[in-house]
Amino acid sequence: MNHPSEEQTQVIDASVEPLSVIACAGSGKTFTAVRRLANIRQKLGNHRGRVALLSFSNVAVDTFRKEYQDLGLSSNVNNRVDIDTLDTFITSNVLRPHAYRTMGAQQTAFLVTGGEAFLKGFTFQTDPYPRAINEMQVGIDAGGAYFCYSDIKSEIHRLNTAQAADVVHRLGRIGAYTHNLGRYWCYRTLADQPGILRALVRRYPHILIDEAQDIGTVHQVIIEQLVSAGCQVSLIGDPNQGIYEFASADGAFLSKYGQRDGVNSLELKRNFRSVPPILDLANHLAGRTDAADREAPDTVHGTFFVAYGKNDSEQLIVSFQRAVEAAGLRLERSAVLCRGRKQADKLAGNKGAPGWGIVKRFTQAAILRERFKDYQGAFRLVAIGIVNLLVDAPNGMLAKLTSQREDQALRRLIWAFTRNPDMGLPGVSLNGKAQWHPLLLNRVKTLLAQINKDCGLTSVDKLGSKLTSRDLPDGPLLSAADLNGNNYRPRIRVDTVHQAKGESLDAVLYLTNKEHAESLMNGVDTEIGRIGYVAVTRARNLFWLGVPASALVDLRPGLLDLGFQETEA
Ligand SMILES: Nc1ncnc2c1ncn2[C@@H]1O[C@H](COP(=O)(O)OP(=O)(O)OP(=O)(O)O)[C@@H](O)[C@H]1O
Repeated sequence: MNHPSEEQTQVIDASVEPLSVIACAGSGKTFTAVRRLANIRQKLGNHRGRVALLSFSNVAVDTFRKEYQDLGLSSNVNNRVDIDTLDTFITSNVLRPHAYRTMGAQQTAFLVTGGEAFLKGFTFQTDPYPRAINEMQVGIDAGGAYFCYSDIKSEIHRLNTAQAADVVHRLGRIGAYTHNLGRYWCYRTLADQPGILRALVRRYPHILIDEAQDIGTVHQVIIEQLVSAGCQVSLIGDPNQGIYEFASADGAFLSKYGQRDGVNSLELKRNFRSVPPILDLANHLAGRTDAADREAPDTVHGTFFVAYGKNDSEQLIVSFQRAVEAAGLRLERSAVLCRGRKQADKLAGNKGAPGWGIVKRFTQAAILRERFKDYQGAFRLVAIGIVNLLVDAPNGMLAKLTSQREDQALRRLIWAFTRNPDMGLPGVSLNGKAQWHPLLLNRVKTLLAQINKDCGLTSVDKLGSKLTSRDLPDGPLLSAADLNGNNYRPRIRVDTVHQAKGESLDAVLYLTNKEHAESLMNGVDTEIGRIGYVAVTRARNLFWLGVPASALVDLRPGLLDLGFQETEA
């Protein structure tokens, strides 16, 4: 059992007041935040109010809950805490019970995820084609709320506010909101119904927010509403890890919070994760002087750069895997990280699935199930396919199905179909057009009949035209070589930096192009620089930076200056 360090103790034991905690990477934010949560709740004694610890990802929430449980606090007082994502918190406290009045709806507000058929009437116009409502994002600036979307290059385009608001409010009148619009409706509800805001603050007199560098502009306004109504808000996070600029989160809110009157400003500056050479690099990039808790091990460790040619990334990954094992590190606790999802998918061997329309969802699901054993992902895709084949799917059904709430009977039927290649979703080694497609058609019909019997839901007419064989291959859906795939599928996880945020990894290979490498070397002032910083600070023992061979001559001197050693693939 770890003991809190002196600086962690200062945070945990601070009096009940708003805190700003700027914490370096690997400084034990989880450890500290759950103990702070328990401590505040203890100090509130018999006060009826609850204390919330909120973060941004479900993974973070699960980790917090487990760590809180492990504290073994069993008194009633300690049960008056909530650990959730910020979005779940606003959904259960504001959106579901109260937002419908502000939205002008007749029924409880419900989340839509984008696959629902009725959303076809709620697109928004962009150049050159209309986009689905779940692509619409919301921000708030001095001029109030604005609506925007990001294109394939992650560039943000603002929409005409009146036109966008018209679609949002039309959708609102039937009670529906997307993830992004939920935050907008929460802010509007708290502004329109001050009694709800006051009640919320009575219920939650103190709220702690972790990963506070990820607070975007709409969340920020909601937090300001809570603060102005008397809620004590504490923020904990690392501004150098603000990598959601596209969602208007750049860490500035956290950086400035400690300067407010009445906010106690503290820091965590001891890194428990990384060996000294990796921390030296991180310190250099961020202009910090954090202290390493770990000592250098006897095995190979530290920061290395390696050049790779355009077509050599697979070879580089193989070399990295070898280096990880040679250093006595765990391959399953290490990763190759890239900037973009497309590149990560390509290197991980995830090719596009064949098929068209709803059928493509089913082929994708079959591939996820058989090639990657990703049953959860396969279930979600099958659920989208099935919901789109129902005429009277109730609003919000897809979100309920995928978030594991309610609709138990339907969930069970879809799970059984997803899991079973013999009776349900056919297997990917079958011939796409000749075998897989007729089987799919028959079995989906059987499933829909069962859904009608058990759940009273009716399916669409002309199933054949919804489930066409267009774009399916004449050969196997996926070839045997693809399925067995060790020859092309790396043994190590390949993922994006965004996905690995918050994790500790034994070894990291960060694959860059020239711009990404240069941004990393230039520090944390740009978002690409901060993405590099997050990649570096995930690594416990070994960090490899993959740089394009064509840029090696330009990059080498700077990398050597930063303490990197050169190695070869
Ligand atoms: N007081 C302590 N003594 C020893 N180890 C600790 C202590 N506090 C935390 N740790 C360990 O430090 C490691 C890093 O902690 P954690 O993952 O919470 O970091 P973090 O602050 O969230 O980092 P990041 O922001 O980079 O994701 C964990 O392995 C944790 O067990």
